[in-house]
Amino acid sequence: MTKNRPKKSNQSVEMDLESSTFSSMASISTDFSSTSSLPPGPSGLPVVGSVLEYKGPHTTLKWTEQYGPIYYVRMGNKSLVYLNTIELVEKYMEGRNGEQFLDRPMGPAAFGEGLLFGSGDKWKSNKRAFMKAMHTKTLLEDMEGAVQTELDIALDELHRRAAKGRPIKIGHTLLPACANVVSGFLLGGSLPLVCPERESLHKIIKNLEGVNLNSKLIQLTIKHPKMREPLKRLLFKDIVDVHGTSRRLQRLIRQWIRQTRTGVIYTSPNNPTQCPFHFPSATETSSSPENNGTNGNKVLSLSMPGQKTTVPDETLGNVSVDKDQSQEAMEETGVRTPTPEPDPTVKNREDVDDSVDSSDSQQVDDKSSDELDSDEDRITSPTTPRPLTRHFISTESLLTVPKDDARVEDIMQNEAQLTSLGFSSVAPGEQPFEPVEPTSLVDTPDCPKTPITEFQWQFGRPMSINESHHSILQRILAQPEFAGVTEDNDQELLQSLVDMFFGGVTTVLSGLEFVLMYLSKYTTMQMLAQQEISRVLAEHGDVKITWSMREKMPYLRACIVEGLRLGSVTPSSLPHVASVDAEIEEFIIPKNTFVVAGIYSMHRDPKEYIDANDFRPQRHLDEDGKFTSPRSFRPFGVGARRCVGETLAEMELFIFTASILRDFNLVSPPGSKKASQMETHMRIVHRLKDFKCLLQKRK
Ligand code: HEM
Repeated sequence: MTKNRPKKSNQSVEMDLESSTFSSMASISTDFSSTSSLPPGPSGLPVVGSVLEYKGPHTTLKWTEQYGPIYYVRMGNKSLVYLNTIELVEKYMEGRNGEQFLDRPMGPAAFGEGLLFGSGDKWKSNKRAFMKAMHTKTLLEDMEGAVQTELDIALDELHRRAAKGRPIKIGHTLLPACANVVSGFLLGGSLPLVCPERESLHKIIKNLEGVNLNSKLIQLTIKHPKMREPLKRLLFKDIVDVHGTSRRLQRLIRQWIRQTRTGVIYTSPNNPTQCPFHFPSATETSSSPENNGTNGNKVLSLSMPGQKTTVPDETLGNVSVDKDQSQEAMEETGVRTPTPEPDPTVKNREDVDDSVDSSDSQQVDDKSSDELDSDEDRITSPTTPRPLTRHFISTESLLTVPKDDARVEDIMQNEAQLTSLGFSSVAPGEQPFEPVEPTSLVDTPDCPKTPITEFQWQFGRPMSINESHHSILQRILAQPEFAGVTEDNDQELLQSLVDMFFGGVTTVLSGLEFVLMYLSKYTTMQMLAQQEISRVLAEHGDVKITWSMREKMPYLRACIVEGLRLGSVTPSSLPHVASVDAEIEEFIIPKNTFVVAGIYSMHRDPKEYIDANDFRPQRHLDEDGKFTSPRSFRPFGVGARRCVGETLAEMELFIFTASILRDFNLVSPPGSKKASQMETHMRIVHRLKDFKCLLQKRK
């Protein structure tokens, strides 16, 4: 057999953009000359392969039905092998066999080897560092703090929009919520409603949401960024600047890294509640049962030009920083004067619902759409910024959340698997997955020798961010894997953090939309879920949905899983690149082949699910009504490349869905399509095309 194995650049095969979606990200010029050792599959046309035949995830299901559980397909110059049953996926993509298929091609617009697209030792080191950083005893509480905070904000807006009595796109409200959950989780504190960072993040995420990686225009302009402007003018069309959007996200993250390292926060001199992150004052700090006021927070308030900047510091006392220095830092970090109070005369979100076009080329970019952005953001924010403390759950209530250590272990992939991958569970001088105390810090020009331990991010008021009071970002930066990382060599770190947003926002949003869509169409099931929610809340004598309640809501969980199963937000795993010549069943899989788990086909496998295309939550309940996790359910991918945000995503899906159902009846607008006829399309992930519903406030 002739094998043409192109060398990977940067240890990775560069991803061709033609099919570079989350579902079909694959490109390689491996020449499978027609030998009998290749799996069967569509023959396709010369040069283009099966590109023209591919119409979305249902095409892959059709191929599975036609060619069987393993098929080979050529898309342009790309060759893919799909594994479409849980047996094959478990056998070849997980455990020891899975180690042959751990690499990835480089992603579109990726600038470094991060979590999503890294390969080899770099990826292992990154993933290990991230997992260690997240492995805190209070991980679930940290996550819940971020989720509950954004839920409150989103619900406020949904109530306001629902009051108009018109069908709305719930996704418009949930998108910023999903993005801010990720930032809140990383930073250990939520961005205030009115602040430049929230505004920036919103713009960035709106751009990412609009990216259709299947669009030829997008592919072309990712490859040749200079062609974007001429093409825009020629076609009178906005084309998302993917590189520019990624750069803006990088700038924002770099700013957070700098702030995390130095403890510097930026406040508006007029309104301290508008600072990007709220740090407790000495008195607030001392009121925390957690730290008895001994936690010497370093609070540097960067003032406006012409003013002196004060740095209260326990060890240094109050020091003044030259205004130029603060100004420079502000310019460098992109921090601007906080947004003024929202203008109450601005048009309502409902007015833009229909005008916001989610077409491929929609772009919110700095120059062309500042107006749209500011309108959108003002619309998102209530007229009066709510007091920060309202957002947060109390330390006391957090402490009552049962710790689910087994689950934590589970999401960290089990230790045996990690060890088998060369993630030594006990590194010299270090306990496996024990919280790492950040004792030393990289010297940064911003703030030489500032120990990270001198400050902590806060969720509005002191809370148990984790047992050692460090944000996840602090803990990431403190991992030995990132020792010595500066802005000159932070590509992998930065890319990994960008990946948390790239992988963790539209995925959850789309999952929520699918679940809510199905429930809006199947009203009896919606009612059953609502009854369950009401019963559990009554038992708890509470109105707040918490993660700890999920065990008591098996029916709701079944609805969520069923929505995710049918929606298949990621219709296939990302490509797992064969690092050696491998064998799968009787077939030879040449080195550098992309092996993908056919999640869409697995989720509709008739051997696993009776009437697989129907929405039937009951299928996930046993005879006693207990929730049972379906075997062939892998929305988060497989093996050691499995999603790092699985638990966060599950928590968001549970808390958001339950809270929305608690407050509203979801009503499908008259004349709208049946669930099975709802159109979907590929963006970064598989999305519903036009999901609107009426929210009727429940008594
Ligand atoms: C419903 C929500 C989500 C779905 C369906 C989902 C799905 C996936 C899938 C299918 C993969 C590829 C796994 C593979 O190739 O086998 C993946 C990887 C990844 N996801 Fe998620 N994800 C979700 C939420 C999140 C969240 C909330 C985050 C982070 C905040 C996140 C971060 C990542 C990262 C960093 C990777 C790369 C892991 C690696 O390659 O080692 N995801 N996800």
